[in-house]
Amino acid sequence: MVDQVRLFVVGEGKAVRDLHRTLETLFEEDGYPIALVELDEAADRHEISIYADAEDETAEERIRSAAPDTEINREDLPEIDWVTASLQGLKPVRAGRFLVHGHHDRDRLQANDIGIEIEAGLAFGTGHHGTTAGCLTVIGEIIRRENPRWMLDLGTGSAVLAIAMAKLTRRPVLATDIDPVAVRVAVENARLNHVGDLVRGKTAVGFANNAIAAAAPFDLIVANILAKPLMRLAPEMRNHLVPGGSVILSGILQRQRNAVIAAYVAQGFRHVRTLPLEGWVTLHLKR
Ligand SMILES: C[S@@+](CC[C@H](N)C(=O)[O-])C[C@H]1O[C@@H](n2cnc3c(N)ncnc32)[C@H](O)[C@@H]1O
Repeated sequence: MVDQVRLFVVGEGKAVRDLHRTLETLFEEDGYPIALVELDEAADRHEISIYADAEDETAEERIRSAAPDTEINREDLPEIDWVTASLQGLKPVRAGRFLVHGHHDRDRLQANDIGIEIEAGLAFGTGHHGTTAGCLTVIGEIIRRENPRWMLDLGTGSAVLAIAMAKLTRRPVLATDIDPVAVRVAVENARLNHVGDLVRGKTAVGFANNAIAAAAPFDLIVANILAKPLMRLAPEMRNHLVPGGSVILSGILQRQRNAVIAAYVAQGFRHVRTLPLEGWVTLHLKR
């Protein structure tokens, strides 16, 4: 049975990167995975793949509307595990001092790198997404300046950000996710990265778990979810943060930036920095 199709196009240079951003926006509501893979570094040639539901008859048309002169290829993917399929063989990602890599790239670590080993799996967060890379970069900067003691990674996915915070500070990090499968993966990844004693996983929707109330207030909260839930969570972010504490927010499109900042300013936050990456922004705000 075919339940998913890979629709893919090939392009070069700025044009293909712009098209990738356009398609991410176009398919944002569908939640389809979209991968940008380098085919030829010298020629700056990339392939964009969209993993769409097989019964979605509009997906190809929508790609055509964004790229009328580009050949669209189609591959049926019977019963495929898309996460594994789309991420296998991807290169390690560098963000600040962190190098997020798979098992096979352990030997790429250099002297000053902080390695985070994550295999493609059931939870989001291999570092290949601009939001994860943005959070990792800002985490490095804040931890250097602010020396946080109590930290929360809300929407932890693979635990990539919780592992980064634990490795840099050697202090406890609470890692929560709405998805119990992600929490299981998060705990396992923390153990593989030798911070299993520091990273505690809990299933929670937003702040709704007693473990969060018990660990609060935090000095640093990182939340890479989406703009709308982040705006809804602004009052609780404030209530769970020490005065002078920091939040790092991502999963926000460039055009949603001002609305998210406004929601947090209304709760007494101050905007410190915006880091744009691949059409997404990562925000640093302080209470
Ligand atoms: C974009 S992924 C981020 C994963 C990882 N933190 C990273 O930066 O790569 C968002 C994660 O947040 C979780 N999530 C979404 N809404 C949430 C909510 N309201 N409360 C807790 N977790 C949530 C999702 O299940 C998913 O694992």
